This record gives sequence, structure tokens and C-alpha cells, in this order.
Amino acid sequence: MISLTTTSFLMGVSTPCSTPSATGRRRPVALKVVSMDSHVRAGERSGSVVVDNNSVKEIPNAPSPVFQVEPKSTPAASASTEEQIMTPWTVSVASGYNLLRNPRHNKELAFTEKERDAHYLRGLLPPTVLAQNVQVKKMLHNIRRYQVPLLKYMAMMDLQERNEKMFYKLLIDHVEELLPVVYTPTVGEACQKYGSIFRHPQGLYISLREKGKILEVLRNWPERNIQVIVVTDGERILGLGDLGCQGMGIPVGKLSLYTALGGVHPSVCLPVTIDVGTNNEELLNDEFYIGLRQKRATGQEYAELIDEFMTAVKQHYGEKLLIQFEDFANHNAFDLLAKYGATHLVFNDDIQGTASVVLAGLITALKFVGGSLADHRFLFLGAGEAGTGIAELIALEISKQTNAPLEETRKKVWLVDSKGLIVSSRKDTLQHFKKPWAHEHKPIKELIDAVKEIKPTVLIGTSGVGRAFTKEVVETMTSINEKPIIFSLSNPTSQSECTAEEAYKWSQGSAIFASGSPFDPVNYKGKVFVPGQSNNAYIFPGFGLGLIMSGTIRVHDDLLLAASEALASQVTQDDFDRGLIFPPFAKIRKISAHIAASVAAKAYELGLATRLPQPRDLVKYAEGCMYSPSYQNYR
Ligand SMILES: O=C([O-])CC(=O)C(=O)O
Ligand SMILES: [Mg+2]
Repeated sequence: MISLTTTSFLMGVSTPCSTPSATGRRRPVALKVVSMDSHVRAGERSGSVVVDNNSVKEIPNAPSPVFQVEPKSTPAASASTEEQIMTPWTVSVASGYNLLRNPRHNKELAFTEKERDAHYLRGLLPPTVLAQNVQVKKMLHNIRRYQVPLLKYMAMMDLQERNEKMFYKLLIDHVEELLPVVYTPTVGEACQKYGSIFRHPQGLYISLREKGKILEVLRNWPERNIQVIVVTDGERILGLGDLGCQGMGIPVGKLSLYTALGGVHPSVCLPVTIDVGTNNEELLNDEFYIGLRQKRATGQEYAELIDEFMTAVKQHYGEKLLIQFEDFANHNAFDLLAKYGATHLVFNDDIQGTASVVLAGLITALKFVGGSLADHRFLFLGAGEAGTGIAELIALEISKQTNAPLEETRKKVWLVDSKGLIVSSRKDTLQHFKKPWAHEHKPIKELIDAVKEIKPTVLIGTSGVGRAFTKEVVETMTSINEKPIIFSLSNPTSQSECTAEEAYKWSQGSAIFASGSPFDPVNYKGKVFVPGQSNNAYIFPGFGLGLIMSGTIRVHDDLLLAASEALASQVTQDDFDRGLIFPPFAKIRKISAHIAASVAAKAYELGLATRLPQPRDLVKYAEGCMYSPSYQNYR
């Protein structure tokens, strides 16, 4: 008997954020019959759940006007044969056995008696019917039984591939507990071991072998209405270096957060890994490695593959497609952002997302320390994407607040790289993104000497070098400042410049501390200190939602500043009273709605937003767009 068929279908209404082709119609695809019995075709039987590849709606009144292309609570029978033949794209109709194996629509034991009858599920499930919250409780219980974080990660990935709504319900309802499982720090270990734990392929792999065929590869992806891509080439995964093709865990994890934290519908998200080889010898010699076994392609070969990708995705998904660059090495990240920033809606999370979250943390930290940003001196260890990105956003914000020229405000920020303090005498040998930070000063080799000399009020680690903030460094910061601001941002936990415990202990409880990876609260001399997690996860989901829902076509620095200010504004007096400089992740969906609204408002102000008319209440609009992980009724 029929289980799943695929056929052509008219998508009908195009909602604000769907991405029709230039002609307003999607490219037809060949009729593909995935599985069919001899007498029933798609749409000809009742009891099928429409799972059209563009989206997603099984019940009326579901909330998102942005991500849903067309409400379809009824079976595909509504499409006439003529429509099926003449019109583009595909609709899948799943029922019975294949409905249980369709992660987007599977409800497992939550299928009701009526649904079991209507969708040919009788006998395929044991008699009990469980509510979603009971399923979530059971899954959480099972996950908690694993002691090893990687096993928890694997259980979560299995769930995502089995029952997407339950995955998101679990993640959203228990975000503080499960964020470190599906994201930093565990995702770092998962990428390192991705080959040996590999079970279900997630995301799209584009390797050098697909050169010249990327458009075809995009057509293999089951969803057509993609609105956000997170792409990596795996060369600098967190602070762990080159993990080649196994970097896929990062786009997958980031996009899970787009959905869980920002409410962007999973069907419009596409994780991509571009595999140009790896220089990681260990992986090249690992029999379980999943990528191309060759050294990284560079130069023209690399540039051509990336360019083909960028051209293909814009052509296939439209110019409002958001492309988030993630974990590229410095030597490509800045150039890619500059090159494609002019032609595509691109955002580099490591340069811009991290900058935006850190600026928010600095704005709120001033509540404890006093003064304005312009009154502070900033010293960075690490002058790569995060370091220079944050430095620039701080300088921009000070310039905005004081009307001082950017060249002047940059002078408040100093950076140390592996060769020491960045100073003007090094200018000729510096990579271009470091040059704006080469101020007049005598050369200094060691961080500790730079701290003594520059006397920063704020010390920020973006070096990827674990434990680089030594006891002496933290103590020196403490001797200079009543309340030193110390952010040790490198990920995962092993690469953090110092731990929360070290920061509080060595500063005798005076530090305002935040880290990129999560640390538990620290009890120091009877007082509990709660470290902030200054991770771009606070920003990119809401930022992306704001861009998508407003149809914004380019990213502008002012949008990043708007996101920072919105995040800072979400820290309540109660949070401050508890010593927090970031709001709890438990409130992240509300926070994301505010970030999205501020970003969209700024985009409208700058004339970058194309979705007109501008919604009157952008926060409400953002909330209304958000994906709900609750099960829907299949009539
Ligand atoms: O993924 C994270 O946790 C933050 C980030 O972008 C990075 O460290 O590259
Ligand atoms: Mg990153």
C-alpha cells in the first residue's frame, strides 16, 4: 500500500518570506515517486498528511505568517491532476509507516486514536497514546541518564532525525540544560568525532567533487523555500582548528538554534559544509573520517568553488536568502565577508555576531562598573575574527555616542596577537584586518606586560588559547581596577582563556566575568557568582529572524548595534540584582523577538527592508512568525 509519494503541486500564495524564482514561480521538478502501491497515488486517498516540501502547516491558525507558504490541513487531494502536472515543485503525502519515519511530522505515541485510523497507523504503534509533554518528560529522563555529554548529544541528534517537534519542544522547554548539549561545548567534541559517531547525514555536503554541479546538488535538498543557510568550510571550528568536513556539526547546531531560540522554521534552514579538504593530518589518517582525503584547496580553486556556491544559492533561493558564514579561518573570513557583503545578504557570526553579543555585555557591565564606554580602555588577547570584530563594534558604538571620528575611538582599543602588542612599527607585516589597531607604542611581547602598560579596564580573550589569562594577568587586572571586566570568550571550554572559578578567585570576587562557553555558578567565600555566557547564540537567531521577517537585503553595522542594544535592554533589574550581565537563556525567545524587532526597525529606517508595509508592532510580528514545537492535529 502507498506510503509516501511525491508529485508536482501548485504552491499558490507566496508569503512575504517565501522565495519564488525571478518569474515568481518555482522551477518545475520531475515527478518523483518515492514509494507507491499499485492503486493509490498522491492526493487520491484520504488520511495522508500533506508534507509539501516548501513547508509545513497541518492546522489552521498556526502562528507563522512568514515561514509558511500555504496552509494545508487537508490531504493533497485538493490539488487537481491538472495542477499537479502543470505546476512546479513537489508535495509529499505521507501516511502509515512512512509517516512514522518522517521526522517533520512524526508524533510517535502521540498520534491520537482518530489519527491512527485516518492515517493508516493502526497496528504500527502500541495501544497507548501519550501527550507530548509526557513524551518530553520521558526523553529528558533518558538523556539525563547519560553521564557523557557526547552520548547526550547523540541522543538529541537521533531525536531530531526521528521526531523534530519533540526535539524542539525539549530544547525550547529545557534550553539552559540542553543548549550545552546540542551546541557549545559538546558540539565541539562531536565535530572532532563526527566520523565515528556519524549516523544520519544532516545538512548538505558540497565538496570539490561537486564543482560545476552545485545547482544540481541544491536541487537534491528536499526543501525548496530556504531562507537561511549557515555555511562553514570547517577550517576553524570553534577554537579547535581545522576539522574539515566534520565541521558540519556547527551549521547543524547553529540552525537548530535559529529554530529553538529564534523561532525560524526548520524547513527554511539549510546547513552546508563546503569540503575543500583538510590539513588536519589526524583526520586524514582516520579511517572513519567522512570528508575528502586531501590537503585543503586554496587560491583560485577555493575561490571558484565558493563563488559557484554563492551564485547558485542566490539563483536558487533568491536574493533575500540569508547566508551566515561560520568558522572559516581568518585568512578567508574577512575577504568573503567583504566580497559578498556587496552582493548578498551575508553575515559572519564570528566577526559580527560575537561582536554584537560582547558589546551588549559591555553595555550592561557598565551598570556595575560605572562610566560610559568611552571612559574605558580595552585590551584583547587575540586579533582574529572575534577580536577585531568586537574591537570595531566597540569603536563604532563609542563614535556614535560621542561623535568622535572612528580613527580616534579605535585608539581606546588595543590588541595583542601571537607576536605581542599590535603597534605601528609592525604595520607592514600585519594582515589587513589588524592594521586599524596598530597604534603608536613601543613593542611589547607578553600579555602581562601589555596589561601593566596599557592598564585596561576591560580584558577580552579571543585567542583560542586555553588558560592564557594566568593568575598574574587576572591579579594585575585586579590591582588596576576595582571591578575588572574579564571576558574569556574562546570556545569550547578547553580553549577558554580562564575559567569562571579562576576569574572570581584570582580577582577576589571583584571581576565582572563572562565566557563564550558555559560555566557553572561559582561559590567564592560564601557568595555565589553567576558567570555570563557571552556567546553569539544570544544574537544570531533573533538577528536572522529580524532580517528574514523584514525582507532585508543587506547587513549593515547599524543593525548589529541595534541587536546589541536590544539584547542589553532585555537585562532586567532583577537580573542586575543577581549580578547578571546577560538575561537568562530561559527567556531567549522573548529576547529574540525584541532583537528581531529592533533589527527590523533599523533596517526599515535605513531603507534596507523590502517587506512592505512595515508591520506596526514588530515585536508582536516577530512573535507571530515563530515556529511552534507543539504537535498539530492531522485531520
Ligand atoms: O559556536 C560558538 O559557541 C561561538 C562561535 O561562533 C565560535 O566560537 O566560533
Ligand atoms: Mg563560530
